[in-house]
Order: sequence, then C-alpha cells, then structure tokens
Amino acid sequence: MSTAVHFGAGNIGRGFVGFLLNRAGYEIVFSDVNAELIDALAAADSYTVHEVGQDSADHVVSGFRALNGATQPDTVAREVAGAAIVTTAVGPNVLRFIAPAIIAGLRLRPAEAEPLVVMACENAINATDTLAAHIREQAGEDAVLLESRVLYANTAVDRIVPGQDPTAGLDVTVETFFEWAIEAGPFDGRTLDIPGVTWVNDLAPYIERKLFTVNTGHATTAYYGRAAGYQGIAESLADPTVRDRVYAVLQETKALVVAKHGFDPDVQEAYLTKILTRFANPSLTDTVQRVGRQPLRKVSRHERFIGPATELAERGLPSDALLDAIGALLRFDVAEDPESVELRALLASDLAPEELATRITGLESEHPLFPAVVALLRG
Ligand SMILES: NC(=O)c1ccc[n+]([C@@H]2O[C@H](COP(=O)([O-])OP(=O)(O)OC[C@H]3O[C@@H](n4cnc5c(N)ncnc54)[C@H](O)[C@@H]3O)[C@@H](O)[C@H]2O)c1
Ligand SMILES: O=P(O)(O)OC[C@@H](O)[C@@H](O)[C@H](O)[C@H](O)CO
Repeated sequence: MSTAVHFGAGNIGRGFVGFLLNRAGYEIVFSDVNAELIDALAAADSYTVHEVGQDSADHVVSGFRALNGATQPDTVAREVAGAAIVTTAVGPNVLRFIAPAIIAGLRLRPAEAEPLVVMACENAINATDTLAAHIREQAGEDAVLLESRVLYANTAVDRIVPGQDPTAGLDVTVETFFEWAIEAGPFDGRTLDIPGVTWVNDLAPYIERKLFTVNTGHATTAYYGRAAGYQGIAESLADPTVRDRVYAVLQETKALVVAKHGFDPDVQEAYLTKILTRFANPSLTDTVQRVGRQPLRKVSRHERFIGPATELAERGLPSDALLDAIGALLRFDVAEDPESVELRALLASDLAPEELATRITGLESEHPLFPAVVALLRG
C-alpha cells in the first residue's frame, strides 16, 4: 500500500485531505506538532468524518498512523523518503517550517524511486510553489539533486471545515460539498487515482475564483458579522445588512473573474449563490473568529481583498464594496488572535497612513488603489 504523509492533522487535514487520500487507498501518516492531537491519533484505530447538510453521511477513516513532527523528526523524514505523496494543510505561513522535514526525506529517498508528489493544500495562490521555494532555499547545495526526486503540483481545495466541538475527539464535522482541483501539467500525462479530484490544465481560474469568491465572501461575512456582534457565520449572514454587503463584494469579484478568466456571468452568479447557501448551512457551527482569523495575512498583497481590488482598479472597474470590507477587517478586534492584536498595535502607532498602507497591505505606493487604502487608514 502506498503512503501519503500529511502535515497538519487539523480540521482540513483530517476532514478532507487525509480523508480523501485514505478513501483512495493510501495509508496516511499524519505529522503534526500538537502533541495531544498526535497522541490521540496514534492511540486511535479510526475516526469519523460527519458530512452535514443536504445528503449528510458518516465516513469512518482507518488505516493511518501519527507522528509528532517536533519530537520525531527522523521518523517523519524516513516516512517522507518512502512515501508516494506529501500533502500539507498547516496554514500558508507555516510552510517554511515544513520544508526541513521534506528536505530530510528527499535526502534519504532512493534516487531510482518515483518522484515524490508534493502538494500544499492551503488557501493561497500557488502554495505549492511557495513551499517549493522554501525547500530550494533551505536545501542549499543539495537543491539541484533533490529537485530530481520531487514533483510539485499546485492545488485548490474547497470544503468548509469549522472549528470542532472539543468533546468530539478526533471526529470531524464538515459540509457535504468539496472540490479539490490539482494542476495536471507537472504530472506530464500521468495522474494519481484519487476519486473526487478535478485535474486541470490551468489552475489559475480555479484557485482565483475560489479564493476571491468563497474566501472573500466568507471573510467579509466574518468581519461585518463580528462588527454587528454575532459569533456565528450563519447567523451573521441571516442579517440582511451583512448579507447585502457580502453580496455587493461578490458582485465585484464576479466582475473580475468574468473579465479575467472568461467565466460565464450566469455560471458565476450560480456559483456565488451556492456559496452563500453553503455559508448559511445551519448544521455547521462556524464562527466569525475562525473565518476572520489572521487578518494581516488576509489583507496582504495577493490575498482575498487587496488581490481582487488591485486587479479591478487596474481594469478601471469599481472596488468600493471590497474597500468597505477592508475597512471592516481593520476593525477586527479579537484578543486571542495574535494578528488581530498586531493589527491593533499598528493602527494605534504613530505611523503615517501611507506607511501603514505599505506595511499592512504590501501595496506599491504608485498603484491606483493606493490612495483609497490610505484614505481608509486615515479613518
Ligand atoms: N478549515 C477549512 O474550512 C479549510 C478549507 C480549505 C483550506 N483550508 C486551509 O487549510 C489549512 C489548515 O486549515 P485548518 O482549518 O485545517 O487549520 P487547523 O488549525 O485546524 O489545522 C492546522 C494544523 O496544522 C498544525 N501545524 C502547525 N504547525 C505545524 C508544523 N510545523 N508541522 C505540522 N503541523 C503543524 C496545527 O497543530 C494544526 O493541527 C489553512 O491553510 C487553511 O486556509 C482550510
Ligand atoms: O482558512 P483561512 O483562514 O484562509 O480562511 C477561513 C475560511 O474562509 C476557510 O477556511 C474556508 O472555510 C475554506 O477555504 C472553505 O474551502
């Protein structure tokens, strides 16, 4: 049986990537740095993925092992050396810390073995390329040799997996919907047999449509919902004022994906309508705190707000609703979220609005959107 090493045994790791690979016949080796989680997985024979909503179903996942990446790095490296696939779902900012384990595994991997397929399953454009860049940089002199032992493929993953009830143990409650698109090009005609995967020649339309519709709309719901005093995503969206703002944002990102990628406007309208239904799924207890997490990441240059707003501005198209949503993001105040705390400190500092705009968004001062972002920061 082939092995897939999956870094990050959290919500999407157990509830989506690990589950799909396991269903495809791979033995899963979860690697995580959360000792309590890894100990529980190592002691368990199975866990259950509860799909809730329309056509709800339960799926038992078994045939996995679990390793602590912090205390068992050599074992993780040996697993990577013998694996067919490595996947990650750790968060885009954590990818640099996964690179050493993959480098160590590639160094141990027999030269004649099939290339190791590496796919980062994060909410970010071309996250696998980001991981590959960390691997090349950190591998130093070995970089060229290791490159021959690996095959990098970018992916887009979509399934809402909320934070889990602490009493649920290892079980994960997820929505029934999922989409996993993988770029076919790097496989050069060969594909992996993973039922449910959509193989695409050009990933850009998929990942941008997903990030700028699902994640832009989700985050907008979270920031306006939080400002209105709600804790849940579904209850936020039930407020017509929040819903109108989210819809307005999604009309702007619709204009972008239609203009840039040629999606049929009616198809995009149906896509975004379905997404609003997914957010409103009463069986998912998703929170504004989880969906709004890490506001500095979310407001960075190529992410779900500044990314589409800049491209709209470059095309001379309006981005007022997106800018308003960025204003709501700037008011996100959650003491338990280190990026929210950092954002508050930046906004309370004596930095000039222009300097803040650069520091917070990474936007170039000569960009046509820059004055509007500075105006937001001027308050
Ligand atoms: N939850 C969703 O709905 C969803 C859907 C699609 C994509 N994603 C993306 O998947 C990624 C993970 O999200 P999540 O919701 O599962 O988060 P999560 O916090 O539930 O899981 C992340 C896991 O990574 C682990 N981790 C952190 N540092 C690590 C390291 N150095 N080595 C190994 N493991 C490490 C954490 O301990 C945690 O268990 C993010 O990029 C997110 O954007 C999430
Ligand atoms: O994971 P983040 O922080 O990038 O975004 C929060 C949610 O929008 C996200 O996890 C969605 O639930 C997911 O992307 C749905 O596919």
